[in-house]
Amino acid sequence: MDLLSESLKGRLLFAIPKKGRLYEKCIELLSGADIQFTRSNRLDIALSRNHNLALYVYSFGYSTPSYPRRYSVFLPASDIPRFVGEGNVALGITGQDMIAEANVQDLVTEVLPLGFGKCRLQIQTPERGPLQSLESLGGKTIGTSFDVLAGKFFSEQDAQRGDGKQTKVEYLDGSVEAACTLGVADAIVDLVESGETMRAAGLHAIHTLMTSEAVLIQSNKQVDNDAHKQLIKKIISRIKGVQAAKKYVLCNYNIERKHLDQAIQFTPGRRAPTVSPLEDDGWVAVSSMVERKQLAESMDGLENSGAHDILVIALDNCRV
Ligand SMILES: Nc1ncnc2c1ncn2[C@@H]1O[C@H](COP(=O)(O)OP(=O)(O)OP(=O)(O)O)[C@@H](O)[C@H]1O
Ligand SMILES: O=P(O)(O)OC[C@H]1O[C@H](OP(=O)(O)OP(=O)(O)O)[C@H](O)[C@@H]1O
Repeated sequence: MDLLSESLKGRLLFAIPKKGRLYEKCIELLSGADIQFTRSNRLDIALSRNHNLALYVYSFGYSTPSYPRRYSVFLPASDIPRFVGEGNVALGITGQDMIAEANVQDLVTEVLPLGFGKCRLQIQTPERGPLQSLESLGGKTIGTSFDVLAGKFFSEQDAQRGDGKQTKVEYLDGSVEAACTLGVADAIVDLVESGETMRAAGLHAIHTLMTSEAVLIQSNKQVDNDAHKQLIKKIISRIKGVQAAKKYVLCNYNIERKHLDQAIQFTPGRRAPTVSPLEDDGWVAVSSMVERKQLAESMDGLENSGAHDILVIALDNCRV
């Protein structure tokens, strides 16, 4: 048995992208969940120091023939959903776009949306010109890295139009946004977040195929190993904790008891606020979790209700 197989033996496998848009956030998430790991220079496999876990850190490129496929590490990022789907890897972090492109929606469960990597997969055409509608793309050439999704979409469009024109979907590995200018394609299907890349290439979106964000996925394949089952539960729960800590803050304030009912409308908490008496008669201290995105509204409401000493505390981690 080679060294790699030996060190992976019995470990649960968790796949994350090696680089690109999702990488930094994934590392942050793992650190928040206290999944410590050591990454070897030679291999994109990291063995966890504190869990019976190995991280597969995937990137673009193809497997080198010297490693058996099961352990190959340089794989397309889209292999994360496929490997999780097939059960070779128990958990993974990837984009919903990648799951749809790999067509493994039935083989994986999206355990948790992660709130980053938010983007839209859009059909883009030159801002000026005749191609301003889906109809007008019939029989044209579409450049994309999402040839499965685009292929499916345009063959449905072709069938719906029924004019006999076949739209051609051309796979492009990168620089998709340059395809129209270079004359390689009439339109493209690519990801858009701010729209800066699209606008810089003189393109605009005429249709959205899907919206996407990064998600934690779990294989639907049955796990027989009890220790692995426990570890999967633990990892999911820890990642949920890190996510919840980002979503909420703890809001503390003092208020006269007579104004309490009004104030807690703005800080109802997840279950209920904690209300404790103060030494000062007639006053109470309130502590409540508040969604970060509603914080400003809640604080305005508290101030107007007569709350004093409003303190907002960020959470490092939590289990809710
Ligand atoms: N502009 C963007 N904004 C937000 N999320 C994005 C954006 N582009 C891509 N993503 C998300 O991140 C995932 C990975 O995209 P990225 O472009 O980093 O992949 P990659 O092509 O594997 O990496 P690289 O470009 O470094 O080779 C996408 O599948 C998508 O879910
Ligand atoms: O709408 P925007 O905010 O401009 O983002 C869109 C760009 O982001 C993605 O590419 P990325 O920058 O990740 O690099 P890549 O093309 O090498 O994958 C996508 O392919 C677009 O090119």
